Amino acid sequence: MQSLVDAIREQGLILPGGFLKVDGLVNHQLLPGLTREMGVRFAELFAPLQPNKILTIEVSGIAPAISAAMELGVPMVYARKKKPLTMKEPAFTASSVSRTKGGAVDLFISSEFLGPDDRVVVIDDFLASGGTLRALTGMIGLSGATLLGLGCVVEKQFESGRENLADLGVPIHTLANIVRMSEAEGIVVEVGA
Ligand SMILES: O=P(O)(O)OC[C@H]1O[C@H](OP(=O)(O)OP(=O)(O)O)[C@H](O)[C@@H]1O
Ligand SMILES: O=c1[nH]c(=O)c2nc[nH]c2[nH]1
Repeated sequence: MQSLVDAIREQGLILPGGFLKVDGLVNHQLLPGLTREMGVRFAELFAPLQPNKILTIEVSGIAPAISAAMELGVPMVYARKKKPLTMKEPAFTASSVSRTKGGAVDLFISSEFLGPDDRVVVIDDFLASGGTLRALTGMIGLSGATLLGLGCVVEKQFESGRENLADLGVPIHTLANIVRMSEAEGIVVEVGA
């Protein structure tokens, strides 16, 4: 998605530890036009698989996921990082690591909203190591739903998430790909695949 690549070139900042800051468009402030375009692109990529549900994880996955869900006309469910008292048992759980806040987080999805009839595409903001998507796909497995594909807004190719998730055997699509980044070279970013 060329407009996303342009925005990353304009606003992206390299932080210590291999982190890319795109808070002005993905992780803190959201731009409605750009977010809508993300949804349109994800819908083009995944509509042929005929999903009936989009799954994501709070918090930064929610915006691109709801945008895709609106284009596809299907519900969007997000995994919660704290189990609310309103959540009916049984809930599917998994453990993940928060990359930006550090530490392990437990994830929860109610069996009310994910089950064997669901054909699921997972959408998130970042694909880095792939650990978060792995945890989400584990919960899809527990629910009996079918995983159809994975989509992320930004891929950090140098963290090998795509390779790490290849055994899942589903299409992986990203909208912008960070090939590498360094103080010397800046952010080397291309349209995702
Ligand atoms: O591929 P991975 O190595 O798992 O990294 C990607 C994950 O890291 C971030 O989660 P984080 O909990 O840091 O952020 P958020 O609260 O902004 O969603 C991001 O939102 C992805 O979910
Ligand atoms: O804002 C973010 N920047 C990153 O580089 C990153 N990697 C995983 N998750 C991330 N979130």
